[in-house]
Amino acid sequence: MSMLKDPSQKYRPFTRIQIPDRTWPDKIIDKAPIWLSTDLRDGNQSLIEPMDAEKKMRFFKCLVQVGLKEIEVGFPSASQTDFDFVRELIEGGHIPDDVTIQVLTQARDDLIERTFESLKGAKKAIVHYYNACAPSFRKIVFNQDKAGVKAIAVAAGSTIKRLAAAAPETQWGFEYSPEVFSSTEIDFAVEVCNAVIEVFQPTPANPLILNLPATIECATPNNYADQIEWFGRHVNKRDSVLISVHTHNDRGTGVAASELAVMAGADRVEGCLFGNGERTGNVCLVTLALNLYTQGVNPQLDFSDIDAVRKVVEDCNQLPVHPRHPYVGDLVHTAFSGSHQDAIRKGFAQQQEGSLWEVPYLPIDPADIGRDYEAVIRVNSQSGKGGITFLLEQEYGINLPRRMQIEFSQVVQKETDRLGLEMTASQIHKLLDSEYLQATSPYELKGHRLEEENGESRVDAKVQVNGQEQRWSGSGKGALEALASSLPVAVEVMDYHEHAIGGGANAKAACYIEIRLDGQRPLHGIGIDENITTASFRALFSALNRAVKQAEEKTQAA
Ligand SMILES: CC(=O)SCCNC(=O)CCNC(=O)[C@H](O)C(C)(C)COP(=O)(O)OP(=O)(O)OC[C@H]1O[C@@H](n2cnc3c(N)ncnc32)[C@H](O)[C@@H]1OP(=O)(O)O
Ligand SMILES: CC(C)C(=O)C(=O)O
Repeated sequence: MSMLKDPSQKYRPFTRIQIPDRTWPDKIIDKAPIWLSTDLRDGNQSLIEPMDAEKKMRFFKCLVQVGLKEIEVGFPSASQTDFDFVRELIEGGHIPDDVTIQVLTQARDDLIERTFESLKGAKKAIVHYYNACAPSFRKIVFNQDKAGVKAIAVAAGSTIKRLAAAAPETQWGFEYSPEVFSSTEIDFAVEVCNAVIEVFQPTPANPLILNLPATIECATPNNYADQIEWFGRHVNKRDSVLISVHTHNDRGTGVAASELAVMAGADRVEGCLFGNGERTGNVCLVTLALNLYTQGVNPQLDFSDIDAVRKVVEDCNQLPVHPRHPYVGDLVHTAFSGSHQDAIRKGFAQQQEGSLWEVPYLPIDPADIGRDYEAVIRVNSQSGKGGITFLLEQEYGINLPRRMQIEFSQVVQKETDRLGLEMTASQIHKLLDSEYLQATSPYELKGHRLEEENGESRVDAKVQVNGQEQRWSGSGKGALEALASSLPVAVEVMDYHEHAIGGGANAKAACYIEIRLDGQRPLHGIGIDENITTASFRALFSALNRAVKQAEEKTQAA
């Protein structure tokens, strides 16, 4: 068994729609469509273990919380679980006034009757029915010609209309799906839908939903958009019809197909949270909504706590959400690579509160969907100084000066290469600590006395050298110069920075110094202390000890 050299022997290309004056490519989506969640129906029917009543209820409440106003809650004629769930929703008063439940049925009278039984007493409900219209389904599933398949749709529509009329206490809505619309001859799809329109006699105030599913995605999304535009131009009573789209993701373009379909005139979009659904899934409603949001359009759905929504969905579906899933995956706001991290860090530094979002590589501010910035930058062997610096700034308030960032990133790089693993902010901080703050050998500053007179500073330092205490004294224009002059080796101070860490009574000073010893490569030291002079002295000792160690290593290597 292997792939064919000539797949055209087995597979045929999709049929193109002739619509040269198509208008959808120039359209912009500037408002949210009507959303329908089919998590509890299409999503549920595709699970290894369909949801029980408790899971369905938990999921339903989550959908309501997110802001869904139309929710397909099941296929009540299919199973007792679904039937009972619909009853519980209605009898238990779980449906908010602004939410409409929808249920699905095949176009078969016995199933339709059972469906209406399940809906008894509902304030509002949409009855959704379907039959496949595509040529292969006509031939393979129904063994019917076009007229036969159209007759199924009309007959079932008439039964639905009759049963609805017998239950006037419910405000009814109706939806018809020519299943596999995506592969149906477009003029025949319109013909069947027009026949269904004749049955329901919709009005602008009481429109019929015609759902045009890409039951199996079999073409590029532009072709689907062409189908939707063509359909919208040719269907009767367009002002009394809501065109709904229901895309699956077999070719991986379900999101694109839905978006282009909305540009082509669709009023309503059906899908599932995080793309659950038959085979490769239904289109992901979260992605569609947040795609709108990041264009500045209010999606009318609220994912302010996207991880809480994900948890419900994962628990109920018993399926994990992929770490690369748009907007929600664990890794989608994370940069490991150096150039991305550098740009993100600069972006955060320049991003002004209240201004347009412009942080590179982050299409959405993670904070808007309840994510913190902790995971935005993670460090491994692909990372550079930007990421390391970002983590130290964010987590520890440590702002390394630029040349020190370069120096320390090499230390981190060596460690990530050695470990072959990611390093967390805390591991990086520990490395900084051991490399710089614990650089107390051979010279450890134990204490100092500083006097200042007539612009001249004088330092007496108590220093531990190889276990022995020594006194070093020096003077200069400032405290640091005075201490430098007391050292047993000549050092050249190349650069110096300081800043506060934290505020109030707990504030500390962080000092960074760069020195050169006897013409060697310049090296940095850090000191952190409540007292700024002590911090600067510690920084000098940290640099000195590192420089001495470097000189020793050089001598040994020679
Ligand atoms: C694309 C979609 O997702 S469509 C939704 C699919 N979802 C589901 O099917 C989940 C729930 N379904 C079920 O539990 C079952 O299918 C039931 C209970 C509804 C019906 O079960 P059964 O009566 O055993 O029928 P089954 O599902 O095997 O359907 C086959 C029969 O229905 C006919 N049929 C299939 N779909 C439809 C339809 N939409 N309208 C009318 N008849 C249909 C078939 O032609 C076939 O008829 P035949 O027996 O005369 O050849
Ligand atoms: C019932 C219909 C809308 C469906 O689920 C599909 O075609 O995918």
